[in-house]
Formats: sequence, C-alpha cells, structure tokens
Amino acid sequence: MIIQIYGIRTVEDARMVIEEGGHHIGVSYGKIMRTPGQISCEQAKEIFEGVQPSAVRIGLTVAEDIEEIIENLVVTLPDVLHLSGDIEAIKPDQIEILKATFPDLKIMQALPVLANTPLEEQKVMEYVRDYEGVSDFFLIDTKNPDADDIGATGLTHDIYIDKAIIESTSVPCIIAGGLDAANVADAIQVTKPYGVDSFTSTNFGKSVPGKGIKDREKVRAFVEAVQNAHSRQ
Ligand SMILES: O=C(O)c1ccccc1NCC(=O)[C@H](O)[C@H](O)COP(=O)(O)O
Repeated sequence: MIIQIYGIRTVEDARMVIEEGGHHIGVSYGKIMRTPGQISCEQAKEIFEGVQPSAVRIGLTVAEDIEEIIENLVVTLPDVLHLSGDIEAIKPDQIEILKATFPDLKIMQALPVLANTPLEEQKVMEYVRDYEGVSDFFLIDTKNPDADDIGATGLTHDIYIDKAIIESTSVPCIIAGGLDAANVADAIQVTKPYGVDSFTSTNFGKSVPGKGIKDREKVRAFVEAVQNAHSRQ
C-alpha cells in the first residue's frame, strides 16, 4: 500500500516522512504563487535532489497553462506530475504533449469529488473515462465547490464514490480527502486502493513561514494505521 504525504516544504520534512514509512513525497510548487503553501521551483528541486532515489517525488501544480507547467517542470523534474488545478482546464491532448516533452514523467490526475453530493450528480465518472488514457495514477480527492483547484481541504467525502471509481478503472488510484489515523483503515477496507494520501491530518496545528509543517508523531500514527489496516486485508 503506497503512502503519499503532502505538504513537504523542506528536505528535513521529506527525509523524516521517508524515515517514518512514506513512499510518495508531495511538493506543491510553482514560479507564480497560486496556493498558500506553494514553494518555489528551486526549493522543490532541492528537496527532490535531497531524497533521490529513496522515494517517489511528486510535484503538484494547480497551473492551467501548459507553457507555465513545462517551464516549471524543466527546473523541478519530479518523477510524477500531479495535476490538481481545474480538471477541465488541461485537456487530455495537452497531457499527451507533456508526456511527449518529458518521456519519463508520470502523470497523476486529481479527480474532484464533492462532499455531500450523490455520485449521479457529479461529473467524476466522466473525468475517469476522459483522463484514464493519459494518467498513470488518479488521486481521488475532495473538491471545495467554490475553489478551482482540487484538494488540501481536510474534508472527507463518500468513500463509496472512491470504491465505484476504483472498481471502474485499471488506473492505480490513491485515495485522499480528510484521511487521518482514525478513519484511514475503514477507507482502505472499503475501497482497496493502490495508495492513501494525507495532508492536513499530518501537519502541525500551526505553521511557521519558511519552516517544515509536517508533524513526525502524526505522520507515524498515520503510517501505522495504514500498515495495520493493510496487514489485516
Ligand atoms: O499540498 C498542497 O499544498 C495542495 C495545494 C492545493 C491543492 C492540493 C494540494 N495538495 C494535494 C494533496 O494531495 C493533499 O494531500 C490532498 O488534497 C489531501 O488533503 P487533505 O484532505 O487536507 O488531507
């Protein structure tokens, strides 16, 4: 079971997460500031170089301009590009261009799931069909209906929607959205995902600008909960 931890802003946090059992380290970056926790491309590059090759390095962008995404990728060179902006802004044929430009790059497309909304009233299954041909992974994540980007909400959604998606596609799916040490076992048992993701629940309560935000004790509790749930399967 892959464990992906987001919110990595320093090499120290990246190494700590890997020591505690994380497999994918998630870094939100960009030249143009688009999300509150985003770091620069140069900082992301330093983190990715500092952990190579012991983890899968995930670079997150919410940019909606393909030229901007390419310009940032040239600097950061992650193993996986996580597209977490408005899904309709980057079409599958533009992802083909990214894949042709960076042949070794894998794509993780975030799939937006709205909380408290039945599956039939959401477009997520349509997105699965449209994007499965160009995605190496899906991240099934909670979307705030008022935001363009997907994720980092700390909010759960109906895990039976994740189950339906996972059963409908051959693309490996990582589940996300308000997962924590207390609810992740149930989510694993119901959905049988390729992996699980955490951001909010593994952060310190308060963040200090320029410092790491990941709490070792919370990361450890999350990893232990995932490993225990996985060994019971
Ligand atoms: O990591 C970020 O800063 C970020 C910013 C904007 C959109 C998504 C972002 N992270 C994506 C992730 O994969 C989160 O870990 C995922 O959304 C789960 O977040 P949470 O529900 O807070 O655990």
